[in-house]
Amino acid sequence: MKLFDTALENCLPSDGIAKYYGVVLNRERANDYLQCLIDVVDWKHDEVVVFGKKHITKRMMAWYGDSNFSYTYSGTTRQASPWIRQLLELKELVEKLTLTTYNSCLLNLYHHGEEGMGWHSDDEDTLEPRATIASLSLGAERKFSFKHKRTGETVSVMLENGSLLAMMGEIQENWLHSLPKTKKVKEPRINLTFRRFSI
Ligand SMILES: O=C(O)CCC(=O)C(=O)O
Ligand SMILES: [Fe+2]
Repeated sequence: MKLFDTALENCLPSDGIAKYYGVVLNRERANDYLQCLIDVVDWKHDEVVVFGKKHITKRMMAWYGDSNFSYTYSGTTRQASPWIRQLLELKELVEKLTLTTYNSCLLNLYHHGEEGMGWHSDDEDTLEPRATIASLSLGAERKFSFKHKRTGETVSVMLENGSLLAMMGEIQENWLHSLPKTKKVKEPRINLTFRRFSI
C-alpha cells in the first residue's frame, strides 16, 4: 500500500514538475467564486500574436498584481489592476498550499468548451525564471495537456472544479501546455494562474 498522497505526485515523467493537488475548494465555494468573479472582474478579450498577426480571442482575460507593473504576454503589453478582495482570499489559500508567495494573477474566462488555449509555455522574460506558477480552476471540468518540446510525449490531467495544479522547476523550458477545445463542455470555466514577476 502506498503511504503517500498520490494526488501530490508529479504528473510528468521527467524534465519538470506539475503537481496536481486535486480539489482544494469545495463545490459550493468554487461555484460562489466562479459566479462572483464573472461579475466583478474587469474582463477584456485577449489579443494574441500568431505568426506576426494579431488576433482577438473569444476567451476573456484579466490581470491583477501588487503594483501597476506592466507585463508582456503573447506579444501584447498590459498594466496590472490592483488586487480585489476575492483574489486576495484565493491567493492566500494557494500560497498556503504551495508554500510560495505570488505578486500577480492572470485570469482566463472560457465561456464554454469551444474556447481554449493553444500550445505555449509560460516563459516570458518578465516572469521570474523557474518560479512556481499555481493554477486554480473554477467551474467546468476541462482537460489540460502537456507536450514535451523535444520528444513530443503528451500527458493530460482533468482539472476539476475547485482544483489546484502547480507547475515548477524546469517545466517551462521543456514542456508546452494547452487547454484543448471540446464541444462536450457547455458551462463556463475560470482559470487563475498565480505568478511571480520580477519587478
Ligand atoms: O486555463 C488554463 O488552465 C491554462 C491557462 C494558461 O495556460 C495560461 O494562462 O498561461
Ligand atoms: Fe500557460
